[in-house]
Amino acid sequence: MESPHYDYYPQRKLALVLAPFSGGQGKSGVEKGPEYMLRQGLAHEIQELGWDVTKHEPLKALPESDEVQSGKVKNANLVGEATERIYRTNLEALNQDSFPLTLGGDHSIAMGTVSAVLGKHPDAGLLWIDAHADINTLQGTESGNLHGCPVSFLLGLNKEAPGKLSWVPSKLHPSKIVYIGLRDLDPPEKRIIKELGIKAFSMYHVDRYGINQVIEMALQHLGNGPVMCSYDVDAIDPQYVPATGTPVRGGLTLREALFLVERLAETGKLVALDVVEVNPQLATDDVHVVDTINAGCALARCALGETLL
Ligand SMILES: NC(=[NH2+])NCCC[C@H](N)C(=O)O
Ligand SMILES: [Mn+2]
Ligand SMILES: [Mn+2]
Repeated sequence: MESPHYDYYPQRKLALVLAPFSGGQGKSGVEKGPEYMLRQGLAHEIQELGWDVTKHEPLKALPESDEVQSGKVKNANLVGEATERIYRTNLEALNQDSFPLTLGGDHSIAMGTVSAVLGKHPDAGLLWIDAHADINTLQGTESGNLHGCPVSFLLGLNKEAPGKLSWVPSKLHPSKIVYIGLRDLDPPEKRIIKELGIKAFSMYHVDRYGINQVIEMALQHLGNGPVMCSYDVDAIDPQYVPATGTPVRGGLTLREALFLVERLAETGKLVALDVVEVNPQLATDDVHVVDTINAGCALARCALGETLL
């Protein structure tokens, strides 16, 4: 195993972007994710790994927004405002050669984080690790929750974005995203993935080929350029990560989950990471909180070189 090197961050600067946001779905508590992960000592742990850490809070004083209910989607203006702020903070970090580590918050925030990476690195590949594809369109969404839609916005699948969501640039090409961990897709999502020929490794593929082969195939598909990882903790089996809004049984083991980011770290090509959908309020006991927060923090540490020798 190669010792940790980050091709895009020779100075090892890291922007810790706190995104305590819950407007992309209906369950409160997911906005507490960043706070819990910080209380666990994550910032310090990352410093111990040799990173120079600066904290950013783009969602401070987010105004109560006036929602225009357009079609089925909820909180379009709020999600638009929050994601644009996250976008600006992340792009600024990237322009200062800092690795953006964004702690969610629900997965709608990836409209901001991914757009920033593609603004800086137009050739970047995106690894989306999730039980869900989050590729619902405004037409297709059943729930109206925007955390189920960020990929459709990034790909430009919605002709008219409602309200403040219109800022999202469609810079992602379907050949530049790979999914790992899928097991709960809505029927229209399956159709889109097939039609656009998007590379998707479901839990079936993880069982069939093993996690090692799956990540190799994913990396090969994305090519040799920079890679961003948007990690929804519900990709991991609820046995390890119970405190999340939309848990689905039959997920990654904790080791498989960590292995994915360890391998990404080893490539030296990782440019940004999101850790989203940690909802400490949904735990039924303290052990559930601890397990979930520990898993979220471990993902970040492993992606940042902890387990490389
Ligand atoms: N980021 C997530 N946890 N997304 C879950 C999405 C669930 C469902 N497909 C929906 O659109 O509502
Ligand atoms: Mn999910
Ligand atoms: Mn997700």
